[in-house]
Amino acid sequence: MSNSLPADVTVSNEMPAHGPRRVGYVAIVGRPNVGKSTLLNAMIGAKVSITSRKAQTTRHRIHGVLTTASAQFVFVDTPGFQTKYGGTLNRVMNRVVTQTLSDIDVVLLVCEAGRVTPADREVLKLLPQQIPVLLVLNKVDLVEPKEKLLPLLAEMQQLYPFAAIIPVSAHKGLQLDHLQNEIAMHLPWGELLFAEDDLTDRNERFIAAEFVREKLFRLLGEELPYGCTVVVEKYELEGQLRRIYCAILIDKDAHKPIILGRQGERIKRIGMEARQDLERLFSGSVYLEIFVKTRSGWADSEASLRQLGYE
Ligand SMILES: Nc1nc2c(ncn2[C@@H]2O[C@H](COP(=O)(O)OP(=O)(O)OP(=O)(O)O)[C@@H](O)[C@H]2O)c(=O)[nH]1
Repeated sequence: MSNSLPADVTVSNEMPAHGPRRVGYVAIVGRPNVGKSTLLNAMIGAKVSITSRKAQTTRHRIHGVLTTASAQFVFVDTPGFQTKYGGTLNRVMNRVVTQTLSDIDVVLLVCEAGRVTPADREVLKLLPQQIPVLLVLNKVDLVEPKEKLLPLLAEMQQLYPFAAIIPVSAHKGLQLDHLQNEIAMHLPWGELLFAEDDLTDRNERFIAAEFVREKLFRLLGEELPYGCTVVVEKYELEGQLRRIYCAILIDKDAHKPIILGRQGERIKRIGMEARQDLERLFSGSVYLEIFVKTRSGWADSEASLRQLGYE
């Protein structure tokens, strides 16, 4: 699958097409629900990270790769900061954020244009001083009139020496070409880190778990039990057919009926919608089976978290 930008978007007009390129790692940070996953998806033009209305849906580091005629952006999508729960899961997640920031070239701090909160200011404290930080004010489509942004821009400039402040709407695709140009300006010249058409460095197995997780979050919303996750137990390729066996892990048996729904209709719908998305992405048939399993206390055990890939 190609991630080429539309023809009217250029990243740098200093260099000829296919000459040396700007190449580097770009971290997307910010508190939950500001639109980090939506922004990543909008920029690379394919669905690799999950989005939902419920905060805290991204738990993994995901590298989405966008290669253009003049740059390669390797995006790192970090988990939102979580202050509500104090368990091991959240400690591990915050550690992942700080580790992620140690080997990247540019940080995008995403905030909501209409609502900068004390939690956003907390994130500022964790930013590495030596790396350029671009402030991305997302959801500008919700701010009317646009003059309302001015006091916020002035305030944010006082709070941190941002390399640039760029208002965007990830949802409507506004100002994303401008954002890409700004990011590219801060990347070093170099050899490509990924092949031209790489969509993500995560394998299909991981994407399958993400898609099931997205449906789970969307269909359960506020009912979603804390500590619930999805793992792929078996993944088989038979010609063009993919056979995928997933487990939804829950903390308590009592949560099972919530996931299954009345006469199993909820889990059926999760499976059907995830399968359709996967078939579209892979352009092939998918057989998807989902089980619900109880794994007591997993969210509070660091060993289990490592086993599930949360580093
Ligand atoms: N109006 C509007 N809504 C947006 C925009 N970008 C994202 N959203 C919505 O904001 C919500 C959260 O978006 P996500 O991309 O899941 O946010 P996130 O920061 O990745 O969230 P976590 O994974 O919890 O850290 C979703 O309902 C999006 O549709 C935007 O530009 N405008």
